[in-house]
Amino acid sequence: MVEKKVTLKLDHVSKSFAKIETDEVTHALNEINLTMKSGEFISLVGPSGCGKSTILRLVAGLIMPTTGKLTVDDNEIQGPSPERGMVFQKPTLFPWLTVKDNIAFSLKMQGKLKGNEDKVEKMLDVIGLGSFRDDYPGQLSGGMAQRVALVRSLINEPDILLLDEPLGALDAFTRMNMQDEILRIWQEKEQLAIMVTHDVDEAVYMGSRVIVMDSNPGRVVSDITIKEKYPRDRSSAMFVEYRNEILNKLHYGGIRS
Ligand SMILES: Nc1ncnc2c1ncn2[C@@H]1O[C@H](COP(=O)(O)OP(=O)(O)OP(=O)(O)O)[C@@H](O)[C@H]1O
Repeated sequence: MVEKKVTLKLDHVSKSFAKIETDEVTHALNEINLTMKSGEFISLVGPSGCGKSTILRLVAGLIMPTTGKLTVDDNEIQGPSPERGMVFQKPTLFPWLTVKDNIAFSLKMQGKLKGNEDKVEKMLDVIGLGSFRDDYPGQLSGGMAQRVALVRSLINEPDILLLDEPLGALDAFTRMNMQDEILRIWQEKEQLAIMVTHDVDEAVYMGSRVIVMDSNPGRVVSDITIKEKYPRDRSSAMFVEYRNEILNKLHYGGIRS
C-alpha cells in the first residue's frame, strides 16, 4: 500500500499556448476544477486536442498553468517530482542502457540504488522480463519496452501515476494483459492514477471515474463514477450501459472523433 494518501486539486486551471508564427492563441484548457484522491483511477477521454495531455503535463509539473493553480495536499505544484511519475505512449527508454539499468536509472540518480537492488529484480519479475535484464531496448518488442517504461516509473512508488495513452501502440492481446497488470499494481499501491485514453472500453474497464472532455476550449463535460467492482466484465449489462453513456456524452456533447 502506498504510504502517503494525497489529494490533487485543479483550481480554476486554464492553459493557453501562443502559436509562434501567428498572433493566434490556443485555449487548451479553460477553467478546470477537479479534485482527485489516492485510491482513484481516473480515465480522461475526449476528442483530439481537448487538453487531456495538457492536464497530465501540468500535474507532472512539466508546464505551468496560465491562470489558476494545481496543488497536492495544498502545496502548489512548481515543477517535476519523483512523487508524480509519468508514462508516455512511446516508451522513452535510454537505448544505451540495459533493461535492468533503465529500471534502476532514477533510483541511481537520486542516490537511492544502494540497498534497493532487490527492488529492481522484483520489478523485472513483475513484468516477466527477468531473462531480458541484460538486453538493450532496441532488442525488445513494443509491448516489452512499454512494460519496462511502466515499471521504471513505478519503482519510485509515485503518489500520483500519470499515464499518457500508455497502451495505445500495443496489439489487442498485449493491451488487455497490460490493462490487468496496471490495475493490479494500482490496487496494490492504492495510489492516484490518471490515464489518458482514446478507447472508451478501456476507460470503463480501468477507471473508477471517467472524466469526459470537449475541445475549443478544452473543458470537462462529464465526471462519471464507475460503480462496478473489479475485475470488470466487458460484456455485463452495467459495463455496456456505462460505455453507452460515455459514447453519448462524446456525441451529444458535440464531440467529434
Ligand atoms: N506546447 C504547445 N504549444 C502550442 N500548442 C500546444 C502545445 N501543447 C498543446 N498545444 C495545443 O493545445 C491543445 C490541447 O493539446 P493536448 O495535447 O493537451 O490535447 P489532447 O486532448 O491530449 O490531444 P490528443 O488526443 O490528440 O493527444 C491542442 O490544440 C494542441 O495543439
